[in-house]
Amino acid sequence: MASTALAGMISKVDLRGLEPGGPGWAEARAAVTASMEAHGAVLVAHDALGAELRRRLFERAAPELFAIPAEVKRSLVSGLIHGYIGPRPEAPAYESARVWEAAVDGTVVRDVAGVVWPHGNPAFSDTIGEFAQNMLDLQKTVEAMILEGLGVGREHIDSHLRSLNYSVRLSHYGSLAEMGNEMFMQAHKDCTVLSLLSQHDVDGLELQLNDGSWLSVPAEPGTFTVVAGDLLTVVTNGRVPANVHRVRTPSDRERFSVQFESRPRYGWTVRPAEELVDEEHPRQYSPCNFDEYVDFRFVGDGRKSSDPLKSFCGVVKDEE
Ligand SMILES: O=C(O)CCC(=O)C(=O)O
Ligand SMILES: [Fe+2]
Repeated sequence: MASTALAGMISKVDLRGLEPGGPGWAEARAAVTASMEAHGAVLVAHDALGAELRRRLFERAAPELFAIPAEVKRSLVSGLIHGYIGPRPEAPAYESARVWEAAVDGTVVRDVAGVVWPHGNPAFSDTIGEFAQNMLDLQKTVEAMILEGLGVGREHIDSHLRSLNYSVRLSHYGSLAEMGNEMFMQAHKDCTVLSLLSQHDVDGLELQLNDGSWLSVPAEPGTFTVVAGDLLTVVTNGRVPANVHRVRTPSDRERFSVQFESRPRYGWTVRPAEELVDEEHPRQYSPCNFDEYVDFRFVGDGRKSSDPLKSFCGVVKDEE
């Protein structure tokens, strides 16, 4: 197992060819868990997005999706393709679409393109389906590694994995001239459990480390950035912080990225794993209903809070 520390702080761990419990697994698990506990992020090397699939995803599927007429994109608010975010005054050339969702039972929906293209688009559906299937395996591996590394038992890891939904999110940013400002996306935490992110060609992703400094992640094929979202903080009883990250690039070229995200299933209530609550680690979060939290954070009073997760379900709320 190869594990190196980028900028002396965040680990990059090679997960290629590793099997649970096999050679190198324990070492990789320790490196992944330590980086997640310290920074809420780790970089992993993996072949889930090989050169040929990568080309199909970023040079065909993503440009085709963002090239559809604006009114069709705006209508993509429900169904298999949904969650479209269009240009806004603060990000005039940014678009993002969640293009697939399902797989609680590991199945992949392949007919996503029928929603957008009247006659379908088999190449698009196959590309998204293949990517999702590969990423599902990697995502489950990383998530199990983190929980196992923290001491959560197999039974609870399995029930946690069964409680998740997964989705693919494609994002497109115009050039610096079109965006108008090199801060393409402001610093934020994701509301996911875990996001695995890959940048195409143009760098820009920056992760905040636990000393407050920013680490710029190179856009390297074969490397995924694993970022903890708010809900992993709940599951781990605060042991894994949600990573703060942003996108900043002075590039004069358009930029594409893809994220494979895990979130609790609709209506699901997430609670800290029992193994992570004891005398030394008192309970930090009350049970958190995901949908209610998302409403609170993005539409409700949580918008005014510097720590919406804590305001919503923190056991101690008075330190803000
Ligand atoms: O495009 C990227 O590299 C990161 C995007 C991101 O952080 C997000 O969409 O939440
Ligand atoms: Fe993000």
